[in-house]
Amino acid sequence: MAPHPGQLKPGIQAVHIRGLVRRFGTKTILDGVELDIAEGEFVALLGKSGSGKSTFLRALAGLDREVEGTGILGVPENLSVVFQDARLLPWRSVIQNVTLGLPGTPAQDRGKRALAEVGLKGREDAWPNQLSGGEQQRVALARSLVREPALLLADEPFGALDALTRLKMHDLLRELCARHRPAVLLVTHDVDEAISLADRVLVLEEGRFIEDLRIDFPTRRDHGDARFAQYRARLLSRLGVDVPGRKVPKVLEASQ
Ligand SMILES: Nc1ncnc2c1ncn2[C@@H]1O[C@H](COP(=O)(O)OP(=O)(O)OP(=O)(O)O)[C@@H](O)[C@H]1O
Repeated sequence: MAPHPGQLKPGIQAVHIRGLVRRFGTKTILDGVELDIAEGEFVALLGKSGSGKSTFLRALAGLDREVEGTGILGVPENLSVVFQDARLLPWRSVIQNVTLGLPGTPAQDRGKRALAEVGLKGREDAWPNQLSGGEQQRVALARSLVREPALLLADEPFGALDALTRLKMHDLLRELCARHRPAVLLVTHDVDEAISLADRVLVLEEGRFIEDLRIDFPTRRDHGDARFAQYRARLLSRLGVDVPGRKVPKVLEASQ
């Protein structure tokens, strides 16, 4: 019997989706999407602007009540969502933002530990407007992870950050995921970000995944390494465009 929402094969799957459809008026944005994500697996989702990435993430997050059919067969109830903007409550302190809705006194300890993990030890009593954009995103990550989610959904979480801060956030997210092992679905425009972080990279086009690429590195993921360049070339060609502002290296121009 097919599993129902919230009923997942233990120890195997975090996400189980078959035939997910979403239409807006006469436009079909998701056209029978299929996806499995294993527990602890990190999946990145690329696609042109308007291809439906956020629509897909919102459907998984349970933020879209109008998703048609029974496509979402299994998604853990214990999931967290991180958006491009940190969405902190400005009238609550950093620790209050992190622990909001968590019961009891241990919440304070858990919140403090989570803040220490994201490098914000000592900033518990600061107000959100006293933090930089990168620091606010760290708080958003702490707020998500303190709930020990089985699934972390992230919609361009680093899209508004400068390049250097973004690289630091990649290291942080990699470290946090290695420690907490949530399944992750990361929506991004950044091909290098996807290759740097994910176990698999999907490309969404015309309502379906046209690519499901397993990223496999024997050692560190070095942006300059030949394997990284091969993954980048493949994904850029599946996207059908060069990512704005990014120059395709000569070696790839030859191979495309
Ligand atoms: N509530 C809505 N009503 C009508 N159309 C919508 C709605 N939400 C999204 N759309 C349309 O669905 C399509 C997919 O939007 P979505 O935001 O999922 O794309 P995306 O891939 O995340 O884009 P981007 O990369 O630019 O953020 C777009 O054409 C958008 O205009």
